[in-house]
Amino acid sequence: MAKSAEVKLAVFGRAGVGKSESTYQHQATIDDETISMEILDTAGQEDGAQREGHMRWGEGFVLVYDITDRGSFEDVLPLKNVLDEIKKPKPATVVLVGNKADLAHSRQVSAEEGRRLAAQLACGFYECSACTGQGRIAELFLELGREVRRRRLVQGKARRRSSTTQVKQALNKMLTKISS
Ligand SMILES: Nc1nc2c(ncn2[C@@H]2O[C@H](COP(=O)(O)OP(=O)(O)OP(=O)(O)O)[C@@H](O)[C@H]2O)c(=O)[nH]1
Repeated sequence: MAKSAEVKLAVFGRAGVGKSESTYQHQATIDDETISMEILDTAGQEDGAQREGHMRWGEGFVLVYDITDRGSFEDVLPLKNVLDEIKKPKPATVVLVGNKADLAHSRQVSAEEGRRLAAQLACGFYECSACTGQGRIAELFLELGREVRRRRLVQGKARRRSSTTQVKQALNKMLTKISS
Protein backbone atom coordinates (compact mmCIF):
# COMPACT_ATOMS: atom_id res chain seq x y z
CA MET A 1 0.00 0.00 0.00
CA ALA A 2 1.21 3.52 -0.81
CA LYS A 3 2.43 5.71 2.05
CA SER A 4 -0.19 7.55 4.05
CA ALA A 5 -0.94 11.22 3.67
CA GLU A 6 -2.11 13.64 6.32
CA VAL A 7 -4.89 16.00 5.41
CA LYS A 8 -6.03 18.72 7.77
CA LEU A 9 -9.74 19.41 7.59
CA ALA A 10 -11.79 21.86 9.64
CA VAL A 11 -15.56 22.01 10.06
CA PHE A 12 -17.09 25.49 10.17
CA GLY A 13 -20.62 26.80 10.62
CA ARG A 14 -22.91 28.72 12.94
CA ALA A 15 -23.36 27.37 16.49
CA GLY A 16 -25.85 24.50 16.68
CA VAL A 17 -25.81 23.44 13.01
CA GLY A 18 -24.49 20.00 14.01
CA LYS A 19 -20.75 20.23 13.45
CA SER A 20 -19.80 18.02 16.38
CA GLU A 21 -22.31 15.34 15.46
CA SER A 22 -21.00 15.09 11.89
CA THR A 23 -17.28 15.03 12.74
CA TYR A 24 -16.25 11.45 13.12
CA GLN A 25 -14.31 10.24 10.11
CA HIS A 26 -10.59 10.00 10.77
CA GLN A 27 -9.14 7.61 8.27
CA ALA A 28 -10.15 6.53 4.81
CA THR A 29 -8.69 4.75 1.84
CA ILE A 30 -8.68 6.66 -1.41
CA ASP A 31 -7.45 5.09 -4.65
CA ASP A 32 -5.52 2.43 -2.69
CA GLU A 33 -3.82 5.10 -0.61
CA THR A 34 -4.63 5.38 3.05
CA ILE A 35 -5.33 8.97 3.86
CA SER A 36 -5.39 9.96 7.50
CA MET A 37 -7.48 13.01 8.14
CA GLU A 38 -7.06 15.25 11.09
CA ILE A 39 -10.47 16.81 11.57
CA LEU A 40 -10.97 19.91 13.66
CA ASP A 41 -14.45 20.62 14.97
CA THR A 42 -14.49 24.38 15.44
CA ALA A 43 -16.93 26.05 17.85
CA GLY A 44 -19.61 28.27 16.35
CA GLN A 45 -18.84 30.87 19.03
CA GLU A 46 -15.06 31.10 18.70
CA ASP A 47 -13.46 34.54 18.67
CA GLY A 48 -11.85 36.16 15.61
CA ALA A 49 -8.26 35.22 16.44
CA GLN A 50 -9.16 31.60 17.17
CA ARG A 51 -11.18 31.35 13.98
CA GLU A 52 -8.39 32.83 11.89
CA GLY A 53 -5.90 30.40 13.45
CA HIS A 54 -8.14 27.46 12.55
CA MET A 55 -8.57 28.78 9.02
CA ARG A 56 -4.80 29.03 8.57
CA TRP A 57 -4.35 25.53 10.01
CA GLY A 58 -6.87 23.79 7.74
CA GLU A 59 -6.25 22.68 4.18
CA GLY A 60 -9.86 21.78 3.47
CA PHE A 61 -13.10 23.02 5.01
CA VAL A 62 -16.54 21.55 5.57
CA LEU A 63 -19.01 24.45 5.56
CA VAL A 64 -22.09 23.30 7.46
CA TYR A 65 -25.49 24.93 7.67
CA ASP A 66 -28.73 23.71 9.18
CA ILE A 67 -31.53 23.27 6.62
CA THR A 68 -34.01 24.46 9.28
CA ASP A 69 -32.08 27.69 9.96
CA ARG A 70 -31.89 30.12 7.02
CA GLY A 71 -29.47 32.37 8.92
CA SER A 72 -26.94 29.56 9.11
CA PHE A 73 -27.21 29.21 5.31
CA GLU A 74 -26.69 32.95 4.84
CA ASP A 75 -23.53 32.73 6.96
CA VAL A 76 -21.88 30.42 4.41
CA LEU A 77 -20.94 32.86 1.65
CA PRO A 78 -19.31 35.44 3.98
CA LEU A 79 -17.46 32.56 5.66
CA LYS A 80 -16.14 31.34 2.30
CA ASN A 81 -15.03 34.90 1.46
CA VAL A 82 -13.03 35.13 4.70
CA LEU A 83 -11.47 31.72 3.97
CA ASP A 84 -10.52 32.80 0.45
CA GLU A 85 -8.94 35.97 1.82
CA ILE A 86 -6.83 33.92 4.26
CA LYS A 87 -5.89 31.29 1.67
CA LYS A 88 -4.96 33.83 -1.03
CA PRO A 89 -3.93 33.59 -3.84
CA LYS A 90 -5.69 30.19 -4.16
CA PRO A 91 -9.37 29.85 -3.28
CA ALA A 92 -10.09 27.74 -0.19
CA THR A 93 -10.95 24.07 -0.78
CA VAL A 94 -14.43 23.50 0.61
CA VAL A 95 -17.45 21.25 0.56
CA LEU A 96 -20.97 22.47 1.43
CA VAL A 97 -23.18 20.50 3.80
CA GLY A 98 -26.85 21.04 4.64
CA ASN A 99 -27.32 19.17 7.91
CA LYS A 100 -30.48 18.09 9.82
CA ALA A 101 -32.11 16.69 6.68
CA ASP A 102 -34.26 14.52 8.98
CA LEU A 103 -36.14 17.68 10.00
CA ALA A 104 -37.67 18.15 6.53
CA HIS A 105 -40.96 19.41 8.03
CA SER A 106 -39.11 22.47 9.44
CA ARG A 107 -37.03 23.07 6.33
CA GLN A 108 -36.15 26.73 5.57
CA VAL A 109 -33.55 26.11 2.85
CA SER A 110 -34.41 24.00 -0.18
CA ALA A 111 -32.01 21.44 -1.60
CA GLU A 112 -32.04 23.44 -4.84
CA GLU A 113 -30.77 26.55 -3.01
CA GLY A 114 -28.01 24.42 -1.49
CA ARG A 115 -27.06 23.07 -4.92
CA ARG A 116 -27.03 26.59 -6.39
CA LEU A 117 -24.74 27.90 -3.65
CA ALA A 118 -22.41 24.92 -4.13
CA ALA A 119 -22.30 25.68 -7.88
CA GLN A 120 -21.41 29.29 -7.05
CA LEU A 121 -18.66 28.12 -4.70
CA ALA A 122 -17.56 25.47 -7.24
CA CYS A 123 -17.66 22.74 -4.62
CA GLY A 124 -19.46 19.53 -3.74
CA PHE A 125 -22.83 19.61 -2.00
CA TYR A 126 -24.35 17.14 0.43
CA GLU A 127 -27.54 17.09 2.46
CA CYS A 128 -27.35 14.81 5.43
CA SER A 129 -28.48 14.12 8.95
CA ALA A 130 -25.75 13.62 11.49
CA CYS A 131 -28.42 12.20 13.81
CA THR A 132 -29.94 9.53 11.60
CA GLY A 133 -26.89 8.95 9.40
CA GLN A 134 -28.93 9.90 6.34
CA GLY A 135 -26.83 11.24 3.44
CA ARG A 136 -23.28 10.45 2.46
CA ILE A 137 -21.35 11.87 5.39
CA ALA A 138 -18.32 9.61 5.03
CA GLU A 139 -18.20 10.38 1.32
CA LEU A 140 -18.11 14.14 1.80
CA PHE A 141 -14.99 13.88 3.94
CA LEU A 142 -13.48 11.60 1.31
CA GLU A 143 -14.28 14.05 -1.46
CA LEU A 144 -12.71 16.89 0.47
CA GLY A 145 -9.61 14.87 1.38
CA ARG A 146 -9.20 13.83 -2.22
CA GLU A 147 -9.54 17.42 -3.46
CA VAL A 148 -6.99 18.71 -0.92
CA ARG A 149 -4.57 16.03 -2.05
CA ARG A 150 -5.19 16.79 -5.75
CA ARG A 151 -4.62 20.55 -5.29
CA ARG A 152 -1.49 19.90 -3.24
CA LEU A 153 -0.06 17.82 -6.10
CA VAL A 154 -0.93 20.49 -8.70
CA GLN A 155 0.63 23.25 -6.55
CA GLY A 156 3.73 21.14 -5.92
CA LYS A 157 4.17 20.64 -9.66
CA ALA A 158 3.65 24.37 -10.33
CA ARG A 159 6.28 25.21 -7.68
CA ARG A 160 8.72 22.70 -9.17
CA ARG A 161 8.07 24.12 -12.66
CA SER A 162 8.72 27.68 -11.50
CA SER A 163 11.98 26.76 -9.76
CA THR A 164 13.12 24.89 -12.92
CA THR A 165 12.33 28.01 -14.94
CA GLN A 166 14.37 30.14 -12.52
CA VAL A 167 17.37 27.80 -12.84
CA LYS A 168 17.09 27.89 -16.64
CA GLN A 169 16.94 31.70 -16.62
CA ALA A 170 20.01 31.92 -14.35
CA LEU A 171 21.94 29.51 -16.62
CA ASN A 172 20.96 31.50 -19.71
CA LYS A 173 22.18 34.73 -18.04
CA MET A 174 25.53 33.09 -17.17
CA LEU A 175 25.93 31.72 -20.69
CA THR A 176 25.11 35.12 -22.18
CA LYS A 177 27.74 36.77 -19.92
CA ILE A 178 30.37 34.15 -20.77
CA SER A 179 29.79 34.41 -24.50
CA SER A 180 29.80 38.25 -24.55
N1 LIG B 1 -32.51 16.52 14.25
C1 LIG B 1 -31.21 16.68 14.17
N2 LIG B 1 -30.51 17.25 15.17
C2 LIG B 1 -29.18 17.40 15.02
C3 LIG B 1 -28.49 16.98 13.87
N3 LIG B 1 -27.17 17.26 14.03
C4 LIG B 1 -27.07 17.83 15.24
N4 LIG B 1 -28.27 17.91 15.84
C5 LIG B 1 -28.57 18.46 17.15
O1 LIG B 1 -28.31 19.86 17.12
C6 LIG B 1 -27.75 20.28 18.36
C7 LIG B 1 -26.41 20.98 18.09
O2 LIG B 1 -25.50 20.02 17.55
P1 LIG B 1 -23.93 20.20 17.70
O3 LIG B 1 -23.27 19.12 16.93
O4 LIG B 1 -23.55 20.38 19.12
O5 LIG B 1 -23.77 21.60 16.97
P2 LIG B 1 -22.41 22.41 16.73
O6 LIG B 1 -22.50 22.99 15.36
O7 LIG B 1 -21.22 21.57 17.03
O8 LIG B 1 -22.56 23.59 17.79
P3 LIG B 1 -21.36 24.48 18.44
O9 LIG B 1 -20.37 23.50 19.05
O10 LIG B 1 -22.09 25.30 19.48
O11 LIG B 1 -20.78 25.31 17.37
C8 LIG B 1 -27.63 19.03 19.21
O12 LIG B 1 -28.75 18.96 20.05
C9 LIG B 1 -27.63 17.90 18.22
O13 LIG B 1 -28.15 16.68 18.75
C10 LIG B 1 -29.24 16.35 12.82
O14 LIG B 1 -28.74 15.95 11.77
N5 LIG B 1 -30.59 16.25 13.02
